[in-house]
Amino acid sequence: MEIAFYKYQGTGNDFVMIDDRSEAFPAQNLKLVQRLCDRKFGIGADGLILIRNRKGYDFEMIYFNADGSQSMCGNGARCAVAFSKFLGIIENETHFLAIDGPHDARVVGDWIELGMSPVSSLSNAGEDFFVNTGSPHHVRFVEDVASYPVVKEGAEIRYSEPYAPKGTNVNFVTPIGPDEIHVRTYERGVEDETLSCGTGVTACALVFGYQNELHEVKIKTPGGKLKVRFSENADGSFQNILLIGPAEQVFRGNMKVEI
Ligand SMILES: N[C@H](CCC[C@H](N)C(=O)O)C(=O)O
Repeated sequence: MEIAFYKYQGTGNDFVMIDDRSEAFPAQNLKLVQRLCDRKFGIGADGLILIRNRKGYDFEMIYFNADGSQSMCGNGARCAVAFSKFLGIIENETHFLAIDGPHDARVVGDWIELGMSPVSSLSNAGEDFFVNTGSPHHVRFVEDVASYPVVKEGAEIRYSEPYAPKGTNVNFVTPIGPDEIHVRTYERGVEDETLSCGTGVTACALVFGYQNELHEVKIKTPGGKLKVRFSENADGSFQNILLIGPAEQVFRGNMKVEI
């Protein structure tokens, strides 16, 4: 079968993207997903995203981590919105479906403003924090995230008993200004540090914002800069959460794949 493959990156989190409105892609073939995401034997990416039709929505995004597991992906959703505009499915506003439910988003120049699912609460996790922003995130504040052993410590937490068997993503944070944080992330399903993690920086921004009575946080990641805006309710929940950042098409090409 010949497929038109696209690659997008959102602050360095990169994705193989397929217009699968024909539903021809064998989504149950996780070996194929893994192969396509393999950085040596395939196209190479942190994840793979299918765009499909869905009644009542402009489109549905189906996200796979590089290991074939599924979850909500914030950077991937921003790229899915940019890809859907490129395909002519949407103009500059959209209402689409992802694994964690419906999302609204807006294209503003090269940036995408993505509405994230509401967050019911922040939890303590020992000395650290845990937040589910559509994907599970452990959040640890550290002295100097730039020199922190992210992969070693991240893997340890990801595979630790409290998170078994599904695991969690792990984010390390150092404040670098009154309303700015530096974040590095170990991502479940990639099993490595990624250059940024959208649901992860959202989790970190909510914790930092809560601690400092902020409603907008700037985030620096190894892959680029993002912004998170949100409102907090009296019961400690969060809503109107926006993940704001760029998304870019970096490659397209056709390839025959055995299915
Ligand atoms: N690895 C995550 C999903 C992708 C999250 C990340 N790429 C993002 O931008 O949110 C998980 O298994 O929960």
